[in-house]
Parts: sequence; structure tokens; C-alpha cells
Amino acid sequence: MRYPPTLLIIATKKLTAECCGYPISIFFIVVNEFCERFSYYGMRAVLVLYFRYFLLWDDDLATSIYHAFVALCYLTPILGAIIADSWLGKFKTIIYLSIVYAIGQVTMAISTIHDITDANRDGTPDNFTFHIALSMLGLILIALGTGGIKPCVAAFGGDQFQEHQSRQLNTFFSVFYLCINAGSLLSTLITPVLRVVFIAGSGMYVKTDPEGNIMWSVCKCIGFAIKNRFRHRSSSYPKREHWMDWANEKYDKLLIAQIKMVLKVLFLYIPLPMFWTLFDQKGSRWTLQATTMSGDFGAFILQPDQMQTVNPILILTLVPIMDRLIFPLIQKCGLNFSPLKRMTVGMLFAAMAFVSAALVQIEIDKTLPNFPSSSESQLKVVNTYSTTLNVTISPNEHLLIESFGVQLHTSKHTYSTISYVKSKPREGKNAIRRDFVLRHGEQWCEFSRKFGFGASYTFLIPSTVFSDDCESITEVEDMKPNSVHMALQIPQYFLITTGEVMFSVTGLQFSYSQAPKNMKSVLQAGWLCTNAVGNIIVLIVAELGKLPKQWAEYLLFASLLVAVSIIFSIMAYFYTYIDPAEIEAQVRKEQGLEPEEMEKETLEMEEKDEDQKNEQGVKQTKI
Ligand SMILES: CC(C)[C@H](NC(=O)[C@H](C)N)C(=O)O
Repeated sequence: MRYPPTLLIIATKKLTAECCGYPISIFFIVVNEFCERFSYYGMRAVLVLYFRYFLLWDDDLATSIYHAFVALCYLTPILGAIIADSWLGKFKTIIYLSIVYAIGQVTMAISTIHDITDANRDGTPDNFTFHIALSMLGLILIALGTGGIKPCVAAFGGDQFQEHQSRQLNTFFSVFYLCINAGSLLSTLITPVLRVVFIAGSGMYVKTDPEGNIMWSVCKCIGFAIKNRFRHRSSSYPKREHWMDWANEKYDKLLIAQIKMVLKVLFLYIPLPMFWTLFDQKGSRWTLQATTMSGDFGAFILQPDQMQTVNPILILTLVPIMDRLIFPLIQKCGLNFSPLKRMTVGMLFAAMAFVSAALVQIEIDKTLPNFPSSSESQLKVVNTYSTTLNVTISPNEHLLIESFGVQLHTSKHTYSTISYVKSKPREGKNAIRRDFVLRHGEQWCEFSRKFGFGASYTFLIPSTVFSDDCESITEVEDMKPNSVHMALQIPQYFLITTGEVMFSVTGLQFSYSQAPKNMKSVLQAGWLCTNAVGNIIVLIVAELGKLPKQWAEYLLFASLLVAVSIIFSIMAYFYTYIDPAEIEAQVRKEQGLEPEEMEKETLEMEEKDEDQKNEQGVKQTKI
């Protein structure tokens, strides 16, 4: 059955206004991406510390939940791609899911107000379950929002370009990436209100209609090919060139050719999650590593979570340098630095970044006190007498803990002031001078001290304190300040960011260029999924593979990535780059279809679907 000609919709490309060869609508799209990433990274930068110090989770749980959230953000793009391609179209999907996103951010913000459940006003929430539930709801909404937007924006941006703008299309992905990173960098300064900019460009976009439920058609076609292959498994049936050719009996040749293209790329993606496994630990392990370092840069003090901004700063400088200098130079030297080779080199850079992180960790470990394990405790005895005292602790004696510290009863009844330390102070944040005022009734005195990053102190206050104006206060350093400087993390950031430019910008471009026209968002979603799987790997390793030493974990990840990049380079060697439009035109020619009839095929596919449903007695109304 064919539709009468009057019902055929032949899509025409809207003529778009241009500026310097670029469609003007691109401006709104990149600003939208900037705002979305701005909002996302602004929240994500502090997330692991929020888990650690507000919800009081331990390092491993904080790391796991952080990566579970990032994984969800990069899994939901599949949903976004389905909604965009089969129902709402990219434009509306971006708008509606931005609203879900904003609600998520508000929910998340509310969850951080501890006053909501802090009835006794002691500065600690009374109902942690409430805060955890609210923040998890917020994170789920944000993940849905980002998933809806992410696969659509890059593909929607690509859709704006006409055939004569292929050079600009390539630059678009670099500019797009720059906006992601500008958004990430500035997220601590500007508010996410700017997101309305995307709607402002509405009249200028090329909005392609959703092309039917393409994902569903793809799944059914693959399912049929597998079933048909199984039915004809006997050797008496002649072999077919590709297993997808077993769908020939029922499905359009063009759809089969398109699926083959997508599957080829998805197969190539299998090793890629390992890159993200390392890359996304910037926000978790590396931030926690920074909490044990000193952020005192003289003119300013850098907080551990702010260290992450080094990545977008480097991106903003490295992308233009690579695009304008390094890659053209490599090309001039006659070397074929193809996209897949760039991605392999990017992976090796990320592995080197983790070797650098391991070396920094070894330096940090040398400066850390020995913290007690879960089966040990640690006591510090401060002798305030002027003579030496012997303290003997009998194993059977108990400790009496009082509100002003810890007092120890030993078998010899020696009495001292005791303190204990079981971790570095919160967030490594005490590198500042503080003034204290002591009061007792009418009496008072003031003293001032400078504290180092990550240090812990005990103050001994004698009863004579007011008579000598706080002079007699003695300070005991329980834990030394962090002495390894955060600047030592810069090499690892430099290496991972160089890797990112080679891997991620190229991957984004590659995913768009190798996808058939109607499956651009699908392949973008596939590309983002590699990121999701990477984060799932971290949370599995963080939860299961608890290595006793952090530096060993870094080296493990680096070795795994080297192994994976070797596998990837072998797979890449056998990959042939394609021009999807050319293949589609070829198939069309073989089918005897005119090029301009391309839009008909989608309708025909739907028509086939509908026929099948009608056969099953499903009533459908077609517009
Ligand atoms: C997930 C992508 C790699 C990308 N991230 C970055 O560009 C970071 C900020 N350098 C993103 O789309 O957020």
C-alpha cells in the first residue's frame, strides 16, 4: 500500500540566516548548552562534599552515589533521544525537559537547607532521611532533565547546517565544547536564569519533525533479523553478507543499511567507558585527594572543590591550540591523525594523568598521620605537668568520655588530658587566622591563631587564663597541616584535559558524522551512554575493589585504560569511515528511488508498522 501523492510530506530545508558562514540560530543553541552545563557543573562540583560533610557519608559511599548520579545523567539520554525522535521533536524535548531540570535543581537546593529539620538549632539536621530523600529526588529529576537535553542539543545544532557549510559544521563541535566548558567554569559565578535564551531563538531554528518511532522500528528490525537468522540456521540456507541482511524479507533496505552503520559505531564504542571511568574521578577521588592538600596560593586560597575548575580553564585554552595549531601541524607533517587515532592517544593521556595522581598520592601519604582502622582506636596524651609522667594503659581498663574531651583512667591512676583524631578535619579548610574570645561571667580575654590546611589542634586552657590575658593558653598540634600543595594536581589535570580534547571533542564529532540523518540523536545518546557505563564501573570498583592504598587504585585504573586503549586501537584499525548520506543515496538508487523521495521512506516504514498492527487488530489513527 502506498500513500496517495497528496499525503506525502516532502521536507524542505528552511533557509537560515547566516553570520560569517554560520547559521545564526547556532548562537542560541550554544548559549543554551552553556547555561545547561553551567547549572549542571555548578551543582556537581560541590556534590561529593555535600554527601561527605552534610549527609556525613563516608568517602566510598559519597564516591559511589556521585558516580551513580553521573551515570544516570548519561543513561537518560536514551530516553531523551526516543522522546525527541519519535514524539516531541528535538526543540520541544529540550524545552520541556529543561523545566524538569529546573524543578530538580530547586528540589536539590531545598534539600541542603538544614534549618528545615533542625528544630533544636544546633546546626545539624535532625532528620537525615528527609534530606537524603529530597536530594535523591532532586538528583533524579536533574538526571532526567539533562538526559533529555544532552543528546538533542548537539544533534539539533548539527541539523542547523546546510550542505555547503560542512567546514563550519566541524568547527561547530569545537565551539560547542568550548561552551560546555565555559559553562562549567563560570557556573560558580552566574545564575542559571540565562536558560530562556534558547526559546528566544525559536523562530530561527531548522526544526525537523520527529521521524516516527525510529528506536522502536530499529529494535523490531534487529529482533526480526535475529529471529529469521535462527529460523534459517541450517547449513542448507545460503549465508548472507551481514547478519542484519536476514531482515531483508520484511524491512526496508534503507533502514537495514542505517542500522548497520549505527551498529558498527556502537560496537566500536564498547571499550570507551574506561576513559570516562578515569575522567569522571576528577569530581570524586581527585576532589577528596585535594582535601588532604594545601590550597594556599598566597594571594588566594583555593578550596578542594574549586580545583576542578582547572579542567574547563585548560579546555578553553587547549581546544583552540589543538584545532588551530597542533592538529594542522600534524597534518602538515604528513601524518594521518584520524579521529579514531586521536581518541586512542586521548585515552593514553588519561592513563598518564592517573599515574601522575598516584605519584601525588604517594607524596600525600608520606605526610598523613596513621589513622586508626575500624578495629583500632587512637589516643593522644598531653602532659600538662612540667615533669615526665608515665602512662600505662591496662587492656581491661575502660575509657570515660566526658563532654569536654576524653579522660583516661589508667591502672596507675595517672590523670591526663586526652584527645583523639580519626580523620583529617572537614574539607581541609582551616588555613586562616581566627580570633577567639573566652568569657566567664564578667571576665574575658581574646587570643588569635593561624591554622594550617587540614590541621587539628587542642587548646589547653588553665584556670589562670583571665589573669594573664589569655597568654597562658597552650596549643597542641594534634595533626600537622597539609603540606603537599594543590598545585601538584595541575599536571594530572593537564594530562586528563589534553586526553579529553583528543578523545571527547573528537568522539562527539565522530558520532554525528557517522550517524544516518534520522539517527543522529540516537548515536549521540549511545556516545553519552559510554560515559554512563564508565561511571558505573567507578562505583563498582569503589564499592567492591577496596584497595588498601589510594595510589594503588589510581595505578590500577591507569593500567586498565592502557590495556583498553590497545584493544580500541585494534578495533579502530578495522573500522572504515563512512559518509552516511552517500550510503543512503546508494541504497536509494539501488531501490530505484529518487533522492528527493527520501522523506517518503519514513512514511513507508510507518506504513509497514501500521499494517502489522492492523493485522493484529490494533486500531490506529493516522494523521
Ligand atoms: C561529558 C563531557 C565530557 C562534557 N564535559 C566536559 O566538557 C568537561 C567539563 N570538561 C560535557 O558534555 O559535560
